Amino acid sequence: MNSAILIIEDEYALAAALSTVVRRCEATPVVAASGQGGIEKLTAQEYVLIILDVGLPDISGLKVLEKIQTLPQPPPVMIITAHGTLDTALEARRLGAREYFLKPLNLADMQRAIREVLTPVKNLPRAETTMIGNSEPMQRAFAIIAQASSGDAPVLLQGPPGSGKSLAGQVIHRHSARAEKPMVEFRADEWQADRVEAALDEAIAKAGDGVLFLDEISAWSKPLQAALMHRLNAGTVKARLFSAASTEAAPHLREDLFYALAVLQIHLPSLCDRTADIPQLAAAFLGEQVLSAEALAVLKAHSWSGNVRELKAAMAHAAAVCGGSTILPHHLPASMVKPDQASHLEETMKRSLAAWLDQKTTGADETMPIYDHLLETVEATMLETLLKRFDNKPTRMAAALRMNRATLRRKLREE
Ligand SMILES: Nc1ncnc2c1ncn2[C@@H]1O[C@H](COP(=O)(O)OP(=O)(O)OP(=O)(O)O)[C@@H](O)[C@H]1O
Repeated sequence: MNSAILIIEDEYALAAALSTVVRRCEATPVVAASGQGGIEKLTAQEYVLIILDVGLPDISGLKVLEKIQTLPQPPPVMIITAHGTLDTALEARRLGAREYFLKPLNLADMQRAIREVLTPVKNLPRAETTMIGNSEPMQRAFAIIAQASSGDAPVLLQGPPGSGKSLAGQVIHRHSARAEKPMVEFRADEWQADRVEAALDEAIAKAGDGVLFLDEISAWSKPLQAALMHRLNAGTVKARLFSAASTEAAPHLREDLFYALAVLQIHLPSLCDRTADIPQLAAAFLGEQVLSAEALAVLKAHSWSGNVRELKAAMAHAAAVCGGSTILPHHLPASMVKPDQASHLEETMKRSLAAWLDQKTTGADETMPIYDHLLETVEATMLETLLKRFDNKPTRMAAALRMNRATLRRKLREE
């Protein structure tokens, strides 16, 4: 009898397509359209593989995965998901998932993976270093990072400066079979031309059968590329190779070296191409403090040539400058707040105030407000906003704004 493969997937069309792929691999598909249905089918018979969707209508696929792992002999599991995060991918790996596929599925890849399925599953330790990003391009990167973590193929990381290439390398290393072995970084531009080859040999020796991280590979000279290729061909490099390039690597590398290094390619997008990730990244770098809507608007409009590294530095600056709990535009590095942005805010304030005054002062003379009352209302709004900025501490607020403390107290009482 054919081996059975359980497909837990609520989308009918996808379940049908997967069933076809399973049949093509000479296995028998068994379909469950919900998490609960899948759990019920788990003990009905033995499966050689389970294909599991994370986004099920009733319970999370990760919960089903936990349940699968309680079986006496849990079969390998492939996770499919429409919108994973790196944490989902790593959590799925930690729970013993064999592979992680993003929708829309590449059915040819699935078929290859199904055919390769009968090898033992490795559990991974929980991530200590994690990468943030819910945007579409980061989700794609996470899927390959998760794949790279479970394999041993050379990885080429491409992305502009500060986009997270080194961090991605660390994440893969920590979750890979070589996690206990060293990861050694090598930067060719730190060495004089006559020393660089010897330095490469030292790095190769130091990495041993760990990981060798070759930074800025696209800036390598032709002789150095030849030297590495020679060592690869001679089998003297035992380490797994990660390489990083902040420009497209292909035009700069000799072809044989490119194919040797770029078995898996991960593209880390520039921060400008994923401004949706800025709030989450900023929050992670800030800790206690929060960003005001105005500061976030400035961050979203910035050009970010230094990418996540620049954002991290900007948040460190803002946290150091800001005395209160909310980051405002003027807490950001001066180079970031363009004069036109500051004047734009002023314009917005003037426009809102004018609209409010228009509304208050239209009508008959007898309904006209008293000037002092208008001023009091404006001042009350100002005081309320400012006080929040200073954590509701009038003494701090008075000192910072060089205001008479007694006057401030009186005004607050009158509010
Ligand atoms: N997705 C992310 N989530 C959280 N932190 C990140 C992320 N990407 C990058 N960082 C942080 O931003 C900084 C720069 O990242 P990293 O050094 O990995 O970039 P890089 O692409 O290797 O830079 P370079 O090309 O200059 O070597 C690091 O402090 C890193 O921890």
